[in-house]
Amino acid sequence: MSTSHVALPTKAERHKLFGSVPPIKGTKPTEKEQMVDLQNTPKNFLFALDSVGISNVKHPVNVETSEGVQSTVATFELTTSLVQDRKGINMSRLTEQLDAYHQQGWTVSNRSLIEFAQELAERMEQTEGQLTIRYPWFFTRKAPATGLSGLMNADVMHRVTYNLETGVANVTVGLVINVTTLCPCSKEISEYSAHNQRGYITIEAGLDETSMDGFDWRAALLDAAESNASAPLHPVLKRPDEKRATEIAYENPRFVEDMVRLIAADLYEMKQVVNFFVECRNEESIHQHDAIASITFDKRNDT
Ligand SMILES: Nc1nc2c(ncn2[C@@H]2O[C@H](COP(=O)(O)OP(=O)(O)OP(=O)(O)O)[C@@H](O)[C@H]2O)c(=O)[nH]1
Repeated sequence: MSTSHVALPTKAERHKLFGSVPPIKGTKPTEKEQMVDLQNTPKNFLFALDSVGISNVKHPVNVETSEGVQSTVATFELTTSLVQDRKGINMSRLTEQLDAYHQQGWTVSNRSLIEFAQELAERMEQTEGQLTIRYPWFFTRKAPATGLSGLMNADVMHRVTYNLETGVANVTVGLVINVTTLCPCSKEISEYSAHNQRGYITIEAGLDETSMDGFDWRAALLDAAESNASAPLHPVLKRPDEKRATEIAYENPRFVEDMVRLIAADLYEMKQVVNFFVECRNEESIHQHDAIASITFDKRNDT
């Protein structure tokens, strides 16, 4: 069989064939110095804004964890407040800063995120720098009977703000983890068995400033979710493990309400946590819909 082909038009000719046209000779400036800086135009723009910036920014990061530094891919939201008399922020500086940190071999921690938020505010000449970062965190999990291990992951979140005027930093951390929940009602009323489902637990916890270092919050939040569930999930289960995991779930039936209240109790007892949000969403195995429950609690209002 012949491998020769009919000669095609050149690439430039092909592009022309499919509608590409050359650039026009424009009248507007092409040098940065001559371009209007619309964002920096001072005028009364009616309102100051809480937040403006960019979201859904995917970026590789190194994260400081108790199992060492982990490489993962994070999704960033980078924003600042905006004063009333400025039209907009210079958004290119957000990704510029992210790249600068990356080039310097930055490792993500609550401390370094506070520095990042402070620099965001400074670069934008605004009062508050804000960032949210989410990424999958991997941790080792052992099977309940054989002890065989594998990697699990939870979606971790840091939300950090830094106010240049007050010098106050706020750090909220969170995670989303899957668990098994077994229905207490089903266990109670059925001659045998009980339906169970995969529960999605979301925890967000505001941290006390003195708890930025030395508190293994990922492990603490993970434990709050899993130790209060009917059973945790496992990457590797042999038969003795499967038997044990099934029985553990039957021994610990939970409604979504139970899950949320029990996790809230654990967070209430963590001295490093100032306020929290907990949600449980069960993908019901006997319905098409999900069951949900949530709580928001601020210990500073708890008198
Ligand atoms: N403020 C604002 N910028 C936008 C919006 N949509 C796109 N842009 C961005 O406008 C940017 C232009 O960046 P700027 O940071 O203002 O550019 P610049 O003024 O040359 O940058 P500096 O030299 O840092 O002052 C591009 O990064 C676009 O992404 C928007 O809705 N608001």
